[in-house]
Amino acid sequence: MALLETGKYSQGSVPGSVNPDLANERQTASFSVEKLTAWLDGGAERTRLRRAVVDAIESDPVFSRENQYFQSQNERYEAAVRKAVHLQKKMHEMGWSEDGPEFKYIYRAVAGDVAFLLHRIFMRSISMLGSDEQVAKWIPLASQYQLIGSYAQTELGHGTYLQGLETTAVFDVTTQEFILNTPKISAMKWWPGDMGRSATHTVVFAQLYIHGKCYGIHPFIVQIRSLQDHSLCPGIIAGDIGPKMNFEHIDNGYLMLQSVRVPRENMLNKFCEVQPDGTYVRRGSQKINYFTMTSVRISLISGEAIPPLMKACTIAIRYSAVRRQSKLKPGEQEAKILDYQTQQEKLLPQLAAAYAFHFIDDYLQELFDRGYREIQRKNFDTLPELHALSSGFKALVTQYCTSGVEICLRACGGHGYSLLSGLPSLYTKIIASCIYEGENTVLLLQTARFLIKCFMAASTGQSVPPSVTYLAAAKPGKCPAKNKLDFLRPDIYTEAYQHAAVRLISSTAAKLQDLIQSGVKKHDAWNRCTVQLVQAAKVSKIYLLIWFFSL
Ligand SMILES: CCCCCCCCCCCCC/C=C/C(=O)SCCNC(=O)CCNC(=O)[C@H](O)C(C)(C)COP(=O)(O)OP(=O)(O)OC[C@H]1O[C@@H](n2cnc3c(N)ncnc32)[C@H](O)[C@@H]1OP(=O)(O)O
Ligand SMILES: Cc1cc2nc3c(=O)[nH]c(=O)nc-3n(C[C@H](O)[C@H](O)[C@H](O)COP(=O)(O)OP(=O)(O)OC[C@H]3O[C@@H](n4cnc5c(N)ncnc54)[C@H](O)[C@@H]3O)c2cc1C
Repeated sequence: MALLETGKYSQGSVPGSVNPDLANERQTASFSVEKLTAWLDGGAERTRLRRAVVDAIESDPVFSRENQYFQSQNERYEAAVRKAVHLQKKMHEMGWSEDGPEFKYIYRAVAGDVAFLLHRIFMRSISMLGSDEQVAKWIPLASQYQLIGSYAQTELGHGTYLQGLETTAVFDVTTQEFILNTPKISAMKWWPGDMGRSATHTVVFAQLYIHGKCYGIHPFIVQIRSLQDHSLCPGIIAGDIGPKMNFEHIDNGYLMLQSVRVPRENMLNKFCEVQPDGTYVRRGSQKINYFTMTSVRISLISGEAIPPLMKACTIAIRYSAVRRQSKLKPGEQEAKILDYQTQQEKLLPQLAAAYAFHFIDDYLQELFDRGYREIQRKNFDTLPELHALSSGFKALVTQYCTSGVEICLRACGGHGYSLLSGLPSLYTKIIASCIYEGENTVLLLQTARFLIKCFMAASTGQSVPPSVTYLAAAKPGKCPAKNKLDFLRPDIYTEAYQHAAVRLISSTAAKLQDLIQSGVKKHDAWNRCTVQLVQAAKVSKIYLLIWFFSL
């Protein structure tokens, strides 16, 4: 994550030589860049590994991005497929693995260029929701790219409201099959990545029906293209949804199913099963079929949100060290724009946020891994908290990083608006992370729902999950800060944010209760509080971020 590693841009000197202004900034740094880099990477050995991985990828001509801004969508896609195939060979040659420490660096180096991103989410769905037999059958095929997977949940008519999904899967007890259908145009799967041209299989989320009764959303593995000639299977209509703001290298597609039959064994059945006689068995939480999303919401923070902010900060701060514009002091040469207070006010908070998010990311992943181990032992107690944390932080981090990248772009003036600066594509890519894997407002409301429940529990002395024990803490007293400099003290600003979080949650809970007690229907009262609820959810996550950063 070394934000200040060498750069080559030169204003006013021989192209390619080290820019004197940049060299000067580095020489006057008040800290050791090498030591900070090692600390951020988790040790000197990890820095060595990261640099080795990045060098191996960046020096490989197949991964060159030289012409990417001059390619058509089709050329971007075909280049992405070539890179994805080459990456598998390179990983094999280099002895790299998707489970190794190097994968995070590989992902960050190539995620914006290679196809089959959703293939990994297809695999993750099977690993998390599939039985041991299903994992044993499908994961080896997927790992060897003997099939290409996708994740087909969103429909033309519904992305957020999963209970409203209209694709159906009816169990046929006589043939021991599920019959999948797209009953109407609004039920057409729309957006799934890799669906447009690449995927041979997909996990389809459909309403399960047995003997006329609906059991809700369940995941089904469906083959959509032939493994012989890649033609569409019978009953399958699929294609590309067309041009997008970014992700031109990914073939987001559409899918319609017309009486497509799959064997009973194709419903992912680790936690929910349909027995041969049609008996439905659920082992665990009603929402366990949403677990892939919970997992990806955590993964995408480190994979898709923080790196673009890091890159944008590096580009904009480096540019601000070498761009000279206007005179700060009459009679002197034009000033580095980094010397303007306004430029520092724009960029330095984004840099600070990149560091703060970097540290919270490890904490979230550790929380998730611990919760996942419990769920594998069929203990679902941590699921609600995991859902609330993953939703809240996915929303907060993607939203902040998107705004941060946009600020960095604008801080570079006209050159920031050039595709060749790298900033516009960082922005048009990261903004999607506020929408996919759960649109941010909706996720913040999920977090708020959990916070209100915990606040009410804490108010009656009941125990609450670890991440919200601050709600049960003694009511915050008068802020101990005596003057504005006190707010630079971690203990004081942490307490101030805790105070803000508790105040917002308690006042929103009170407003909700007053409305209901005044006779307003519960759903109306909730809707009338949603703006405040979103604020409360955001501030609660900012408090946790600051608390963790101050440790
Ligand atoms: C290493 C490589 C891996 C990948 C690395 C990076 C990733 C790369 C990403 C780049 C590509 C992008 C790909 C994008 C893919 C997608 O976008 S997939 C589709 C994503 N879609 C969504 O996220 C849908 C959002 N909507 C929902 O999740 C739900 O509809 C809802 C909003 C949560 C509402 O659900 P609903 O069933 O209506 O529940 P409610 O009535 O609101 O609540 C009932 C209770 O259920 C609890 N709950 C809800 N969701 C979960 C969950 N996920 N886990 C656990 N519990 C959940 C909720 O809290 C309620 O609980 P109670 O309050 O106790 O009743
Ligand atoms: C780049 C990209 C890749 C994607 N890849 C995939 C994929 O691989 N597989 C897949 O299945 N899907 C994928 N998606 C789809 C994505 O998951 C959905 O777009 C997302 O879940 C939002 O749903 P929607 O588009 O229907 O928007 P809507 O849900 O219609 O949201 C529109 C607006 O309504 C508001 N809204 C909705 N419900 C509520 C509520 N209850 N309270 C308050 N406000 C509300 C939202 O806040 C938002 O402002 C992808 C999307 C993008 C952009």
